[in-house]
Amino acid sequence: MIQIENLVKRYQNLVALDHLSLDIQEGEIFGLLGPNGSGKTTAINCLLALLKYDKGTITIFGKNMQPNSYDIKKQIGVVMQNVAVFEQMSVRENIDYFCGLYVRDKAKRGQLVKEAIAFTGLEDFTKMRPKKLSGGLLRRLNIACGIVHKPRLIIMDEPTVAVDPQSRNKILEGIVELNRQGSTIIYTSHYMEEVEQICTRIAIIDHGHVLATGTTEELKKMIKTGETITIEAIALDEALLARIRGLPHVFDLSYEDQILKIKLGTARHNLVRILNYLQEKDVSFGRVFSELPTLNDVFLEITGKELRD
Ligand SMILES: Nc1ncnc2c1ncn2[C@@H]1O[C@H](COP(=O)(O)OP(=O)(O)OP(=O)(O)O)[C@@H](O)[C@H]1O
Repeated sequence: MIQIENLVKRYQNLVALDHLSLDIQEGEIFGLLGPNGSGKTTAINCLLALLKYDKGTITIFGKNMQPNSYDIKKQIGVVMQNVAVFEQMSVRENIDYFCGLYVRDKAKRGQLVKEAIAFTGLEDFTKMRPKKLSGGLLRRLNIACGIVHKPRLIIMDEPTVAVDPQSRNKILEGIVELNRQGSTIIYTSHYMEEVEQICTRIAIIDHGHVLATGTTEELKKMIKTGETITIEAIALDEALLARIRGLPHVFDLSYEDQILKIKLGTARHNLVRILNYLQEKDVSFGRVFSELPTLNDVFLEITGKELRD
C-alpha cells in the first residue's frame, strides 16, 4: 500500500531522514517506533507531501505521492501531534465539520459522526466546546475528527502523548477497532508498550534511518537477549560476579545498588540454574524477577542506548 524508498530530508545541515525505506501492506497496524527526534514526524510529513524532501520516492496506493495528489489524500485520515480543532464549535459540530469535507450526504454523515463519537467515547461531551475538555478528551476529539470519514489509510502521530490512562486505553482500543473495520494504520510512538500492544509490524528508527523491521516476535528473535534475570542480593564480590558471568548462556551482567541483572540467551531453566548456583555459593537473595525481552532490549542491543533516552 505504501512504499518509501531511500528518503533523505535535510533541515540545513541536519540530516533528519537518512535513506529511510519502508514497505507497508494493506491491513497492517504499522508502528514507527523511535526516540524523540528520530525523524518520525518528518517521515509522516514527507509521506503526506506536506514537506519537500531532498531524495527518494514515495508511492501510496500504487501512485506517486505529490502535493496535489488529492485523489490519494482524500483516502487518508490524519491525526497529528498538535490538536487542530475549532474552538467556536462543539465536539459534535467539529466532528461533523471534518466529516463534511469528505461526505456530502447528510444521513450518511450523521451515522459516521455517531460512530466516531462512540469510537472515541465522547458521548457525554458532544455539546461541549473544546476548551472545556481535559487534555485526554481533547486528544480523543482530535482523533474523532481525523478518522470520522473512515479513510482507507489512517496516519497517527503520537496520539497518546500526555493523555491519562483511561483515554489512552480508549484510543488504543479505537485504533484496533478501526483496523478491524478495514483501515490500514500507521502509528508513530516512542512508547514501546503501546506499539507492542497494538501493532502488527514495527519499524524501529533512529537518526532518520530504519534499524530493523518485523513483528514484535521477529524483532525479539534478532537479538541475543532471551531472558533478563534480576536478583536483589547483598555484597557480591568481583570474583563471584566473574564466575556468574562464566555460567552457561550468560552473556552480560551488571551489579549496582545491590541489584544483580543478568542477561542470558534463550535456554530452558535459566532461572532455576542461576538460583541453584547462588544457593550453592551461600548467597542470600531477596526478590527475583525473570523477564522476556522487550522492544527496549531490541533497541538497546541495536543502538547501544535505551529507547527512553
Ligand atoms: N523545521 C525544522 N527545522 C530544523 N530542524 C528540524 C525541524 N523539524 C524537525 N527538526 C529536527 O529533525 C530531527 C527529526 O525531528 P522529528 O520531529 O521528525 O522527530 P520525531 O521522531 O518526530 O520526534 P518527536 O517525537 O520529538 O516529534 C530532530 O533532530 C529535530 O530537531
